[in-house]
Amino acid sequence: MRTPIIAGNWKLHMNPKQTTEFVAAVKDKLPEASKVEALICAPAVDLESLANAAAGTNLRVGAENAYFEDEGAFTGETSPKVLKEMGMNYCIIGHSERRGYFHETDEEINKKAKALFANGVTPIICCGESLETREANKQEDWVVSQIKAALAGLSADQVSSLVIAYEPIWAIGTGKTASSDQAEEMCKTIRDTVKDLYNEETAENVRIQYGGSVNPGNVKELMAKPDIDGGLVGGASLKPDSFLELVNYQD
Ligand SMILES: O=C(CO)COP(=O)(O)O
Repeated sequence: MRTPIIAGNWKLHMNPKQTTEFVAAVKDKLPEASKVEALICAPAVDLESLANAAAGTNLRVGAENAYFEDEGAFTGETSPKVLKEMGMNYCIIGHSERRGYFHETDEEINKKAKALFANGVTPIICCGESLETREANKQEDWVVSQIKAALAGLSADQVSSLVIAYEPIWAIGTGKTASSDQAEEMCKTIRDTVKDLYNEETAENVRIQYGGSVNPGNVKELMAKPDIDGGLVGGASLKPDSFLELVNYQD
């Protein structure tokens, strides 16, 4: 059985003080980690506060990006080794905003996945098509190619343990959610791709999130789909009440 994973991606929001206050507001109302993993991925400048506030609670913690080298002359980058030292459980890589605004390539995302594994941090690998690609009905080819590139050279055990987030770009921050059927269709395609690349067991183990305007009103319907194991949530993860409604969607 795959444990559902609902993650907030705070993007470039929140400061260390707000981070501490947020965790204080949610920490006693989180689900058991064996029932639903509740995760916050925060900006690098907030991670120390996040780790300190979340210690001893059911909240899992993560970063929004990392570099593929542990150290060196790479001004402005974040070390995966230090993320591990700080207690990070997860790190998002390949978010469409990083691919779009910061020109990250599939090859870099693959290197980042390997660097995170080398340090014992679990990657959340994002994929998803633009509106233009969907309108041309090329979304499956697009996403399958992103997944193949991101997973290149990873072992079946590694892929079993990681998280893939399907986030159609046209549904991010737009209030326009993919229908639960559209989301399920692509998450199933991703699982089938993992099965083709690896084996049935790996495909059954890998957890696949949907992201794009997930909110307390649509989370239940999305989570009811057989191939959707979680949500990667931007805007609706920024307020404690809304985050709690999301992670406690089963209640
Ligand atoms: O990009 C997202 C999460 O990574 C989705 O953002 P929204 O939930 O704000 O649409």
